[in-house]
Amino acid sequence: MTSVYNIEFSIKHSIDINVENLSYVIDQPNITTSRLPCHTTDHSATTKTILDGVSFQAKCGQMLAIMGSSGSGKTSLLNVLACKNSTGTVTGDIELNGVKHTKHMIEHFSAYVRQDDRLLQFLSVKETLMFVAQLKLPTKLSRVEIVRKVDEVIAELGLSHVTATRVGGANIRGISGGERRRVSIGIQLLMDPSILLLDEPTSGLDSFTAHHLIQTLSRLAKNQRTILLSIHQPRSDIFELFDKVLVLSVGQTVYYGETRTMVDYFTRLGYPCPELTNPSDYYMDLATIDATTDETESRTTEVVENLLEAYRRQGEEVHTGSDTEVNQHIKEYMIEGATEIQVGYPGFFHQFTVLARRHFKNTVINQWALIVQTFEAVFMSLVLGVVFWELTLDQRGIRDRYGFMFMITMMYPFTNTLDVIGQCHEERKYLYFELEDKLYGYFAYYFSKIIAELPFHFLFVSLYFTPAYFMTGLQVDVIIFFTMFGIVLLLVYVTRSWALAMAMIFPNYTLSSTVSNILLALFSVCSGFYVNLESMHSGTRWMADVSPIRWAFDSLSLVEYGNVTFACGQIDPRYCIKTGEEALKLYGFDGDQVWMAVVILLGNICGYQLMAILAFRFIPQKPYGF
Ligand SMILES: Nc1ncnc2c1ncn2[C@@H]1O[C@H](COP(=O)(O)OP(=O)(O)OP(=O)(O)O)[C@@H](O)[C@H]1O
Repeated sequence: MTSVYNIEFSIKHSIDINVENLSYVIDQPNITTSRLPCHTTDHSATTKTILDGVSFQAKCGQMLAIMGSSGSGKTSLLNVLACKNSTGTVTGDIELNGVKHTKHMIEHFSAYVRQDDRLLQFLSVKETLMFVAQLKLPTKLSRVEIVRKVDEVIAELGLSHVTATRVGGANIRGISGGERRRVSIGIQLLMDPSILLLDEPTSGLDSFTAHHLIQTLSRLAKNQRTILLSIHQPRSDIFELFDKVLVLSVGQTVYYGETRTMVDYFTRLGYPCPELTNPSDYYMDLATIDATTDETESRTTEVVENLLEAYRRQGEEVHTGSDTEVNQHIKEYMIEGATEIQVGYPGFFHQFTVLARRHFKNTVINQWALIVQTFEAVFMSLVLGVVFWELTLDQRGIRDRYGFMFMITMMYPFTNTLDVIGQCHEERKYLYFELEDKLYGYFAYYFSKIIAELPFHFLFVSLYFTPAYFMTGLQVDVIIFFTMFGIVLLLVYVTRSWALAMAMIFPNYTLSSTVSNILLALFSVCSGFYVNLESMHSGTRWMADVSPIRWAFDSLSLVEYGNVTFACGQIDPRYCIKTGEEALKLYGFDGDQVWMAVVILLGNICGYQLMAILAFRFIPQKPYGF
């Protein structure tokens, strides 16, 4: 097998992590009483201790497994080490090569693989890794070198047989769960980190795949990496691959030391592992409080308290003090290395082009979504075309034309805002994490999305507007056609922009779409279709003046009615509307100009886009429920 180590694009440094007496406490109102020895039940302080006095060392070249039952604090420990804890107070020391760790330092030297995979479903394995490589690796590398690096990571992680297969996910079938885990690890490996933190990398994997994955990680550790991973209850062949083990129970250390000495340690405490039993299963059960009944809870609590007490007494020999040789040179490197300016790494324009390509590709590959959106645009156009078929230039035709102008400003924008909001909330599933991993900058992402979506916006508005225009018998004229098309294009872009703003301001689809629909309802009520603009009082008139629906409806009417005449038919000529000018008076549009509408629609676009950018930059785009 080729090795990922063949090509090293960045200089990797040996880093030892030393953790001393680490505690992590969060504020928590309404704590219920419990007999558990940790997760304190202090009502007055309303705090919960998640980690309590944890100390250990993770050395370069080794793999340290953090073990423990569910809720023992494994993820919290990794989050604190990676500075990803958003709440709570951390006390104690975390040092990298003897230097107190900072967020900047850990971001520079480490990579974090989360428990759940956050990948773009429609890209293939190779495409996924290629895009990350292009976003993260130095720009001086040629495409051939980048491809070689990606191929090596693929080979190293045993993904060669699925390079061209879609990643897939909840909605579409793709590679298996284990392969997805390996793609997530591959993404972090591309950055060639000195420290690799993995939260439950084997969760959801069958034992063969889990074993293969841990073997790979063990090999990676040997190549000058420090690997820390959390794991529940590993199979014995997996357990043996770890160099060191840290066993947690309710946030405290039950055991820390060499993997091979763990069984002896517990045996000395009076808990020998029964024959034919997997030690990790047995000792994880021992370190777990079983709260099923009062009896099991008090019995298991007693065992856990014994283990904690024994570790406090005996563990000191094992863990205290750092044996990392800290010289001045290492210290200086740790501080300067982490603060050095990243020369030669992708900047805004490079990220922008890579992301725009990724966004475009992801949209094009998602053929079902394209088919549905095409159908949506064409269907609505045909509905309008059939309902308003061949409008006549008589008195009835005046009203019917207004009906058409109004409906064309309403139908597509309504469903399109929901599509935009749905897509933004879907993108949050990976966007938040990619931004957290500093894969790219906020503005590179935002503007690449805007640009990559423009061709589709143009396409769908064309499909929506063109058939209806010709079916309804409006004046067939090149200038009129393109002016009307331009107005609808602008209007739909205004509604896309406000939908984007709503999706970025509000935390979930329901809230975003509700507020967006309320806005659409308000703007349509004040559009001049239901009530003449002149009849509106000053309290509501301002809404008509900013309503994009009103200005689109208004300007479409101005273009269509500009120079037409209407037959009176059976109607008394004294009461008949003969010219377009008179028809425009009916709705209070006389005196308005098309250019005013264009300026106001452009102003709306700028306003909503600004709102969306600010929301995107300052409101964390967390996926709902995270
Ligand atoms: N921000 C938080 N607010 C409230 N409780 C929290 C928070 N973070 C962690 N906890 C609690 O701390 C304890 C440890 O959680 P953690 O996720 O670290 O456990 P874990 O060992 O990784 O569990 P699992 O194996 O199930 O993922 C749990 O009881 C959890 O509910």
